[in-house]
Amino acid sequence: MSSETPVLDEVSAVRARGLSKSYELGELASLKRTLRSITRLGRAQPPVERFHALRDVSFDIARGEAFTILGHNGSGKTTMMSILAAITPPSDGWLDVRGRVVPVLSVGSSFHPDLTGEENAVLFGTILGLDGDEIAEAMPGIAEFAEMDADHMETPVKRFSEGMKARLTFATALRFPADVYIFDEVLTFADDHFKATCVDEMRRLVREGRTVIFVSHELDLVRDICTRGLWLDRGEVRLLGEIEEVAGEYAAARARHERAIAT
Ligand SMILES: Nc1ncnc2c1ncn2[C@@H]1O[C@H](COP(=O)(O)OP(=O)(O)OP(=O)(O)O)[C@@H](O)[C@H]1O
Repeated sequence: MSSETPVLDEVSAVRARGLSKSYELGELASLKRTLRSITRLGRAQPPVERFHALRDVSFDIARGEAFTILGHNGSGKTTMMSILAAITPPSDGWLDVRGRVVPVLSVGSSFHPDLTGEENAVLFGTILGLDGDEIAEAMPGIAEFAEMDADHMETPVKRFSEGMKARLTFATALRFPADVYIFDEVLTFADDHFKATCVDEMRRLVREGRTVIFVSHELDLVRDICTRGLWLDRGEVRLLGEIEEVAGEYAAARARHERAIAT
């Protein structure tokens, strides 16, 4: 981590400075090295190759702002979202996120299949750090948003359809109170009606002064929701600013890239 520690000011929800993330390349590279070191004691080991998924990324997100991260496949968006959600640590840099963070990085994968819908919702709320009263208060709204009656909420999640899992994922994320909400590519397979409902909910969060970080390859949706954004290109900041400029430049680059592939 860098020694620089900027202070989170009154209006910032997120401050990121010089964030970098590198991965060791090759499956089980460290295990292989260990085994080699056992049989080739004293011999020089080949240097470890590292892949830099993010390099020196800095940005601020204000409280109550809807912010996006754009970029081609493999540009580092999910890595950035995982760092913001404290799921993975940065290799270098400094990050401060104000308040409670609700990460929605995939649909249904955080549910325990043998627990019921309600038990999973309680588990999620507990992991977020909510107390029993806050969880109980949110529960009717969760069932309502998920469009599930009591019987469904008492059914193990392994019997849920993909649509039910998606509805419960968003219901738990959107109905528990938090300061920062992170959505990574989670509306891709939603139907138009559900997508519109989720977009309305994200707008409500922003109106309430909460911060929304929304990642999607659907640029119209991104433009609809977000006011500022960051374009990542091979792990580095290409552009940071107002959504129209960032999305416009990114769309033009994407079109050029697609034309180049086609010819
Ligand atoms: N655990 C890991 N080990 C090694 N490399 C990784 C690991 N996780 C991600 N990467 C690499 O880091 C780069 C950035 O990946 P990331 O998933 O953050 O990109 P992305 O912009 O979210 O891509 P997409 O739009 O396809 O979801 C990719 O090249 C990926 O292969």
